[in-house]
Amino acid sequence: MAKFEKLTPPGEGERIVVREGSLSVPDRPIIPFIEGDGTGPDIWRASQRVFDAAVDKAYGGKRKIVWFEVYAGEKAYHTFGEWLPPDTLTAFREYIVGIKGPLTTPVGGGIRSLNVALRQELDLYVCQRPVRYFDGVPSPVKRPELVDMVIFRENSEDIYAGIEWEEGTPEVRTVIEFLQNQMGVKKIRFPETSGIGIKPVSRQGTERLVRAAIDYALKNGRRSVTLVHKGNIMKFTEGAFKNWGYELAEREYGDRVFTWAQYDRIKAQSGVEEASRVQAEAEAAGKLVVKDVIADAFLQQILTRPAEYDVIATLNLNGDYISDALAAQVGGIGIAPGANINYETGHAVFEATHGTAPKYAGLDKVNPGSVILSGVMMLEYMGWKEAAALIVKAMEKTIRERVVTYDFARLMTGAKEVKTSEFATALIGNME
Ligand SMILES: NC(=O)C1=CN([C@@H]2O[C@H](COP(=O)(O)OP(=O)(O)OC[C@H]3O[C@@H](n4cnc5c(N)ncnc54)[C@H](OP(=O)(O)O)[C@@H]3O)[C@@H](O)[C@H]2O)C=CC1
Ligand SMILES: O=C(O)CCC(=O)C(=O)O
Ligand SMILES: [Mg+2]
Repeated sequence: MAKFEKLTPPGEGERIVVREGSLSVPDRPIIPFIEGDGTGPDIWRASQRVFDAAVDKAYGGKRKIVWFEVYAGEKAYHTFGEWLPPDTLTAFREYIVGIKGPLTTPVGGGIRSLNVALRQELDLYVCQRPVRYFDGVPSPVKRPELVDMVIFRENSEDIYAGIEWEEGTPEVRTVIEFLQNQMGVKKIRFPETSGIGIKPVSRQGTERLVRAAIDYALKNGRRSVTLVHKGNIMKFTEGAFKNWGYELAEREYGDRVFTWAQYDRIKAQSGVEEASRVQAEAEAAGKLVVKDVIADAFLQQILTRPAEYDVIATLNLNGDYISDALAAQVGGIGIAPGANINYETGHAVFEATHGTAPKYAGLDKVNPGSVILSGVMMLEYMGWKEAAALIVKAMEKTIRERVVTYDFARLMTGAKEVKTSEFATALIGNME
């Protein structure tokens, strides 16, 4: 039993454990949650009611989540004088599966991202964000239903690791001098007034991410995995990500995949027609296609040809941008769920793609859909598929009935705008 410094875990319930690589989930699992900053409390209150109602309805009282509140962000700071108390990490480690609301990160100074810190501390190396269209949701594109992608974003390294030094400090001067004097770097345009950031991208980090994406694609009968990178410019980080991804796919998955690296080799040896023939044959045989695209081209093609993309494997920063861009295509960040997962240990913390939306804090206004659908991912991860399906069906029905929060209502005709809490009530009423 883990030692908590200031928190007391619930007196009832049991731990989820990992046995022989699989989760073993008791009927009354203890699940730690962080309410979140800004709109987090409004959203969490609504979401928790939906999760409890779905579990109760699906299992007739036989199963129940025992919630354990843990703290991070402003509530943690005001309660314990710490932004990320050690007890919070202990709880997520101990109970394996957890869920969180958004946490504030100040821009240009102040604390480093608590979200990133949680992912790094718990080594949750996959940020998995499915993007699908719900019928009736207002969208800025003509065919939003063509978007059906699952983003696998590397979650532990890249420029997002936050290794950087501020302009004018002795540290940045040391780094710049090292780069200029030891490494022969001549390209820093304004060395006297530069801040410097470092972008670590490793073979190990890439391989575990791409492996998770391919495993997911094979298990779920998806057509392709696309490695999205900016490898033409950043050759040894983003370019290496692409090369390592292809190498891993061919080495570990052999005959089950066909890669564009293979295509290029066949083309060089036997011509484009032969390469196209082999690819067509591989696709007809149901092999998973592993391909790649440069990130800027990808961002225009998801608007012009979204049906060509399926599972996406990408680096941390690209994945951040891509998540919001794709969420917008299917109606916005109000229904964009996600999960941070370590597929090797089983640890997972589920969270929405959006942030704290601070201007709406305390107004009971924003869409709780992203956290609710993150909870759906959590229930599926736990194997509680019936409860998950109840929520998804209720979400589909409620949106079809045009009962929606402000974000959708402002773009729909004939919608009934409801508050965060009322949307949850409508969902619960539509569970059948
Ligand atoms: N994982 C996390 O905890 C994350 C935390 N953050 C943090 O959140 C803070 C605010 O970030 P910001 O860049 O403003 O991004 P946000 O995602 O918080 O908000 C941007 C805009 O998105 C819309 N939006 C966000 N959430 C919802 C929702 N639930 N329902 C409907 N619309 C929503 C609103 O649009 P509109 O104005 O059009 O109504 C809002 O103004 C920052 O401190 C940032 O670091 C950001 C992302 C992730
Ligand atoms: O940590 C943050 O404040 C922002 C994180 C973010 O935007 C994301 O993970 O999508
Ligand atoms: Mg983001």
